[in-house]
Amino acid sequence: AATACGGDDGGDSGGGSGEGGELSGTVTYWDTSNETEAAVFEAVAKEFEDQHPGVTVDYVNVGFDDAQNRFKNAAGANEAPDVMRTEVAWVADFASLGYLYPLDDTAALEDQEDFLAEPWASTQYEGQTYAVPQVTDTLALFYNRALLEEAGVEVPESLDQIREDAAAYEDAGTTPLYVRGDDPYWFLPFLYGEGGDLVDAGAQEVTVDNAAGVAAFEQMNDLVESGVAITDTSDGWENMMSAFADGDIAMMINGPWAIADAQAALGEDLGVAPVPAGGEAQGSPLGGWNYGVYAGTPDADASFEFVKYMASAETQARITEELSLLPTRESVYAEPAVEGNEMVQFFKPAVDVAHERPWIPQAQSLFEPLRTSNEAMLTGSASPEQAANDTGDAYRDLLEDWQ
Ligand SMILES: C[C@H]1O[C@H](O[C@H]2[C@H](O)[C@@H](O)[C@@H](O[C@H]3[C@H](O)[C@@H](O)[C@@H](O[C@H]4[C@H](O)[C@@H](O)[C@@H](O)O[C@@H]4CO)O[C@@H]3CO)O[C@@H]2CO)[C@H](O)[C@H](O)[C@@H]1N[C@H]1C[C@@H](CO)[C@H](O)[C@@H](O)[C@@H]1O
Repeated sequence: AATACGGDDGGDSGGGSGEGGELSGTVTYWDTSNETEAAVFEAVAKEFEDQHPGVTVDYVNVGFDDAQNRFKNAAGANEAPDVMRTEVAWVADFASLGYLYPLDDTAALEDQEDFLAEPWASTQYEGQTYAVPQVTDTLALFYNRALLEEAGVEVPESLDQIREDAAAYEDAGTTPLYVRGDDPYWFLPFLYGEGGDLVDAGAQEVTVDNAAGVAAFEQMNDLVESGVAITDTSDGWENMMSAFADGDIAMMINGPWAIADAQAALGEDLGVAPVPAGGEAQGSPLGGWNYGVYAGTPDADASFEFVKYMASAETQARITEELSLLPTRESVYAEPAVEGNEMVQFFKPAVDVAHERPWIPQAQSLFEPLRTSNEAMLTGSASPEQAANDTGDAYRDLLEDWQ
């Protein structure tokens, strides 16, 4: 939590700008980024102190998995961090609970028309702005050029193409694909590949267990049962990244947050391509992160200026240069260093056509039932159809006011 500044010298009781407009106070920032990203985000965050000597930035790295609940628990006890790295689906959730500061007309929002439409849409709730976009992302196919050449196969554009080439991969002693079974985000390309979706928010209808949804569960299950893909129902991130780095698998589905580690492991052998199409279509989900300010931050001015600095075009360009993460400001894509980044040049068009999502408070709660049904199917305790139906039933319970 932020501590008041001034106090003993009769200065202003809380943070904020003093007489000369200089900032004071402490900005505690909770960041969920992974180890490789954190080194850059921490350095950038701490440099804010160079510009504002009266401000202390307290950078805290918190794991992705329980960050959403940790923030809500802390906010409920009025001990939340001043600034929170907020996943795109958490904004409506946190805002609906009153935990985020409405940022319209504050210093946190600068050149807001420069933000990409979809990331900006994730910061809106009931007509107000509750976060500022940081990075945007989608999933893509990461492949090992050397292993595909050894097998004598092309980069697959469809799941069927991987199946058709299965013998070639096997002859080369390579497992084609890693499929994450422990993170429901990775199910979405299969769902979109069958022309399905979790829900139809416009029609307020649950669709995850319709024919397309069942086909998606069957696609995922068949890839694993046929040996074309390997999976895990826990520790998927570590297992996938090490299998890809060690050349145990030729391909994985992943996002920009994996580029730095994948490039370090494969160098020039790393290639990226759209996620393979399913039986009906091709598609990948939209993800990403924003900066949220805790509604009860005592150092509001310092928090607003910190968010403005972190979300600025200059900071976004630096983060992209160091990590190949995707900016959320249109202007940053015109920076020469960003234009020359081949990963960004691949991912930007992929993000532009990524599947839009319903930015509703319940959106974030649709993933946990999917995680449990994916796990039940992949461990053999549920058929694909049963897994689809169980997910649909869980959604109808969550979205009872939709009936
Ligand atoms: C189950 C969870 O479902 C949803 O999450 C969706 C999410 O909405 C989707 O957008 C997508 O997120 C992408 C993300 O966009 C993409 O950027 C990337 O993030 C990278 C970073 O880039 C990288 O820097 C680094 O940080 O690492 C990050 C992680 O890789 O990949 C993310 C996907 O991993 O997919 C998520 C689903 O996974 C809920 O929101 C909850 O999180 C929920 N978990 C809670 C559920 C509670 C019970 O209700 C349980 O009690 C609690 O303990 C659990 O916490």
